[in-house]
Amino acid sequence: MTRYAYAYLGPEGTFTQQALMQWSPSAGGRQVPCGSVDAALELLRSGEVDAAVVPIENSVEGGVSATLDALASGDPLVVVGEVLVPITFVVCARPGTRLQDVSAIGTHSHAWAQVRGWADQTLPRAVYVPTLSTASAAKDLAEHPDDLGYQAAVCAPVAAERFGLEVLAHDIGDMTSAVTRFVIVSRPDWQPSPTGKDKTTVVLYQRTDRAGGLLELLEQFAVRGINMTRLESRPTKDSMGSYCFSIDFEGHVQDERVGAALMSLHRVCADLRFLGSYPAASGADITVDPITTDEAFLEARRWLERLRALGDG
Ligand SMILES: O=C(O)C(=O)Cc1ccccc1
Repeated sequence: MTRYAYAYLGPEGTFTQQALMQWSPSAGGRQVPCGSVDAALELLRSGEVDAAVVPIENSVEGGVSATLDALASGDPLVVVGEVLVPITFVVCARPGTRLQDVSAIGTHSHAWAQVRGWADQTLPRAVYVPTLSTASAAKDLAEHPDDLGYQAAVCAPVAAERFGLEVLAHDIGDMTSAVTRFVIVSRPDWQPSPTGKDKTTVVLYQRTDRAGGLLELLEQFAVRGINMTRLESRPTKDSMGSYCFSIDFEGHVQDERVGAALMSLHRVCADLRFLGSYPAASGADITVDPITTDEAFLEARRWLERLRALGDG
């Protein structure tokens, strides 16, 4: 059996590793921990791994810019799957540390955004120290505490256990139902087949010479009954005020209505980057308006072909 190699935002004990284990349980793949999202995607682009797992969006803090930007530029990559992971945070420290001794806390910026309320209430004077991931905050605390500017880490319970740290408080997230969405990314040499419950991700660059440009982009989805599930603007980094739109919507590139929308967007946009069609993690049914089903599109095409054939006769 081929053993896939997966790069992920490490080290061991990150939420991203939990997502990878949810995607590929048991020993189905070799896991390659990376220090950053960029490093994981670089290993994928260079062919050293077959896929990468990275966080893309969470229910409290929104999109993960590092991932959105890394996918929008560089050699093309595609999303082939997604996983939703419920997030529970602990605050932990080296054995013997008391909560009242903590004057600085290390963690990933998305984790900090989700425990800020708890920190303001419990340790209002504690300073935040950003780290590359939640588990790297825990690992560094366990391995070389004197070089760090913090005495406690916010991470997953498994990371505290993995690095022998003592949990000072459990379940410190401000929102109990927090969920993070992770994507499985591949080189664009294959594509998952349509399941009828799929999502597609694109990055759109609007033409700057047209008034109502954003409306024109959104219309392409609306008139074909395509439901958008995420829309974010990101700076293109070219110049001040220049933005692109990172969009997820329901449907697969093989669906007629999605194909028609993508063809129109290709005409209307200055540029369009296709980032993959993949099964939606929710597995929820997608409602398709009877006038935008595959059959409705194919019937319309047959009708047009009959009209054109009259002209040939
Ligand atoms: O740092 C981690 O553990 C990650 O996987 C990134 C992250 C951080 C906070 C919430 C969800 C994912």
